[in-house]
Amino acid sequence: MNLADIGYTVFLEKSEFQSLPEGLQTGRVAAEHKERYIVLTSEGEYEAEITGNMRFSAESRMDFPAVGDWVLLTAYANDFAVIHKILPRYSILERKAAGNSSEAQIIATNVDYAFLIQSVDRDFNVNRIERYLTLCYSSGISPVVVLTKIDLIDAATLASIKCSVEKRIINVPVVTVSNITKEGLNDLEKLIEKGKTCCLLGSSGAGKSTLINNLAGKDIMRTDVVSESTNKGRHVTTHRELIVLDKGGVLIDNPGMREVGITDMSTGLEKTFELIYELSTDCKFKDCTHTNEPGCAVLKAVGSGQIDKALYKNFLKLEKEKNYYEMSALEKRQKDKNFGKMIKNFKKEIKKKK
Ligand SMILES: Nc1nc2c(ncn2[C@@H]2O[C@H](COP(=O)(O)OP(=O)(O)OP(=O)(O)O)[C@@H](O)[C@H]2O)c(=O)[nH]1
Ligand SMILES: [Zn+2]
Repeated sequence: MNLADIGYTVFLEKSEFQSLPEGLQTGRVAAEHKERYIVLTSEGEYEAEITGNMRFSAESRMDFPAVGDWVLLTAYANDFAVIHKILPRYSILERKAAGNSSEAQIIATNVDYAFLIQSVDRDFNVNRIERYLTLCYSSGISPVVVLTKIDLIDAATLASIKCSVEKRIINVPVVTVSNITKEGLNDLEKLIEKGKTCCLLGSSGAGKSTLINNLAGKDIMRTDVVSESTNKGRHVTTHRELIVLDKGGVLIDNPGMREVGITDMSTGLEKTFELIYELSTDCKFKDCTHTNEPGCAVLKAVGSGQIDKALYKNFLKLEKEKNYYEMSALEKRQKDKNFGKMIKNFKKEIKKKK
């Protein structure tokens, strides 16, 4: 496999080394399962683990390899390898981990485009598209809205759905496809470039796997289980999430994503809700929350219909989520700091006693 075909650029290596240290190979993480990784290199495919040192010095989940990462590894017999280092990521697609935690979780890295997949049947929901948009904009990834299952509705219904998307989401391409009749697939294919990585985002059942099979021209999803491994006596079955298309281009799938929580995504929200942010500079109070303040330019625009009511509501919801995340992250940092202090004092005490 040619690494350039799967998105490798000289920039990645030059940012770290003049030339690659002896014995090390470059590869891309295609799947992760319980700290076991499938890595693609020009030599082939490896099942890998990270070095003990990497695990020991990791401060958070961010320090572990994720799907899409470029890594340096040493290969051993039986297609087994050890990952020594993660090369700098040029983009990180992340979300708030499920539950109440204030930890961010990586969805994929080194992504160029994101296909925001949503079916036009009863699951259709513009709020969710805005949520995904915020994720994309926060990490500098170009979004494309992909509406699937258009074979289930008539032309008039599709036109009105497209209209409702375009009313709220501006400057983002909208592609409509059917995985059954294959209508619109060509338009999507045109957007996939050699050497570029495209991540598919969307709720369960939106048609991501079917779409990937269509784009790949073969049945690879869900059936493509990595063979069982007997390395160190452990058995792993992992679904490859990173798929290399024959005609170039890389797709990353995310199975079973139910919740996509917002983290500290100020830039993402600003871009998703650009009009609201623009108008807010005219609010009377600088710290206006745009909920009940007099002289609020945003509320005025909602009243006059300049801002869509549903858009405004979703804006408030996502803002609240972001603020909540920031607050709990701050609390966590404070707790960590206190814990650090405690350890320090403890060490001092021990020294004194010696
Ligand atoms: N009518 C119609 N059905 C579709 C289309 N695309 C997918 N489906 C069906 O919708 C169901 C869900 O599709 P999947 O491709 O498994 O959805 P997914 O997004 O991968 O779901 P997860 O694997 O749970 O994340 C399957 O039964 C598909 O056959 C489409 O364009 N039209
Ligand atoms: Zn306001």
